[in-house]
Amino acid sequence: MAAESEPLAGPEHLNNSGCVIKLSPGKGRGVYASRFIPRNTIIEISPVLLFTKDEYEEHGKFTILDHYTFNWTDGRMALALGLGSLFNHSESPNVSFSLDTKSDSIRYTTTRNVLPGEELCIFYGFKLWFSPAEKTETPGRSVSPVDDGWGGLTAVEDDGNGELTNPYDGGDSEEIVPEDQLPFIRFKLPPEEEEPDSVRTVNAWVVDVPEARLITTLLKWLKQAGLEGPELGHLKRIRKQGDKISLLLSTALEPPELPQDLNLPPPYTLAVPASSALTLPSLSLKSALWPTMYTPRRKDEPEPWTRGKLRWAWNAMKKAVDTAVMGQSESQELPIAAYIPAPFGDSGDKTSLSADCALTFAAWDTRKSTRHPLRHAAINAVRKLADYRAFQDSEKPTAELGPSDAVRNGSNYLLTDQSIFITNEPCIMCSMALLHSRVKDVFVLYPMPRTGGCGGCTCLPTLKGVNHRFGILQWKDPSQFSDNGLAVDSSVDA
Ligand SMILES: C[S@@+](CC[C@H](N)C(=O)[O-])C[C@H]1O[C@@H](n2cnc3c(N)ncnc32)[C@H](O)[C@@H]1O
Repeated sequence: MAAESEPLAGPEHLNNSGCVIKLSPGKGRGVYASRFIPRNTIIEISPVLLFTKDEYEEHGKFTILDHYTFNWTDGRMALALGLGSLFNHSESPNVSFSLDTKSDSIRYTTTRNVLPGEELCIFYGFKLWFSPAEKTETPGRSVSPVDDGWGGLTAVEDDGNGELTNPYDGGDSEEIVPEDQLPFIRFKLPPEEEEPDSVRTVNAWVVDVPEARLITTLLKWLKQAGLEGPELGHLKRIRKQGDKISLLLSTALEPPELPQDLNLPPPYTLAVPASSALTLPSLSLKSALWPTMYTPRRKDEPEPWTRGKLRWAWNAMKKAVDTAVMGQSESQELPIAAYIPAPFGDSGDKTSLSADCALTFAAWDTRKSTRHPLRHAAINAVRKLADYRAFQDSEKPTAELGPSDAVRNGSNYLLTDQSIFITNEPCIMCSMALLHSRVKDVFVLYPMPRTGGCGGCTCLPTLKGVNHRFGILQWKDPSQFSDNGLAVDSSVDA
């Protein structure tokens, strides 16, 4: 730490977040905190220089730049200017980063409180091209007094798999894999009952629109405000009742900020159907609450799995296993972890640092180290995602908000359309947390017959009264991920 790092000769480089460059034992130069830096501080925004793939293949990779460049989102290679190229790698990073393709820059943010003299490190990924210096350069999370206690890496990228080979590597990514050859069993939830008193509803914000001519402007605004997410895709946006026109806004806890120049009345909440209608009787029941989409077959048809998607799922489960192993070896925690990958198709094909770091969250169980009964892996992961997005929300100037900024109106803290991979079936508490998070599906490696809330001792998404359902996929052969000593006693609340 501070005592081991040496200042560089010459004038000190000090940015306005208090970062300085010093020599880091065994790593060359590194970025250090010269003063206390609170968690969630943007410590650096580095512009990048972009190289075409050809420039890089023909020239760049034969130079020192090879140590500093990484994949940009569009296939080009990027070199971070400013301090960006000097952050060293750590398995327990205290800094996460996100790529901003609009301004061609990278934003570095602390993931926990950082003490004066600590090195600021990011996580490069699992495939390193150098042999990492000892792990103690950043204080181990088990001994750090400033550990945030949520367990694991705030942002990990979607690349390597350690020594294990993904069985779905290579081949035709589009090839459909037959159901009986999938590595997991998909549990079929019983069909939803659609009686008048069992229509599941969610509370949504609605505004009455005084003049029909405002609708076009409002629909455009919905798009810009990021309120067009999939969450309300099963409902129509506009309801006409006689002369009264109402617009569905969002299911966030807080009402969205409506455009002020339109003189709209204040929004109010209304219970609207939580899913589309599968039958005609259900369509009329649901549409009485709010105009609902009719999807007679689609919902029951299992989604086909391609080889490419299986590759994604296998990598994600491997990441959950790696995280659990790390939690156990670094912090002597129960070997249980959860991983939320970027949704399939968003991750692209990458080899190194990537924009998706901002979209993937891994956490291990921390109830032992924190002596906190609620810090289970699944809840830790859900919380990391929500914290991260809430932070993004508060940091972004209004002028920079775009269609992807659903967070602004508070809906993006959910896991809608995202999957979570968990080494052990989540307990009832965690299953409920996942339900509240609106996760799309839950992949489980080890079932927990006595405590599990996803089919083990009960199955939360099938209970009457819950307002969301998620898919449950149980891995057939946990030993695929090697003999890692993960399985815990099935009485533990995973
Ligand atoms: C992006 S540069 C980081 C800044 C670099 N230390 C310097 O002095 O320019 C990446 C290089 O730093 C070194 N490095 C980064 N993290 C390291 C670690 N944990 N252990 C050893 N070397 C590391 C490796 O040589 C790697 O190729």
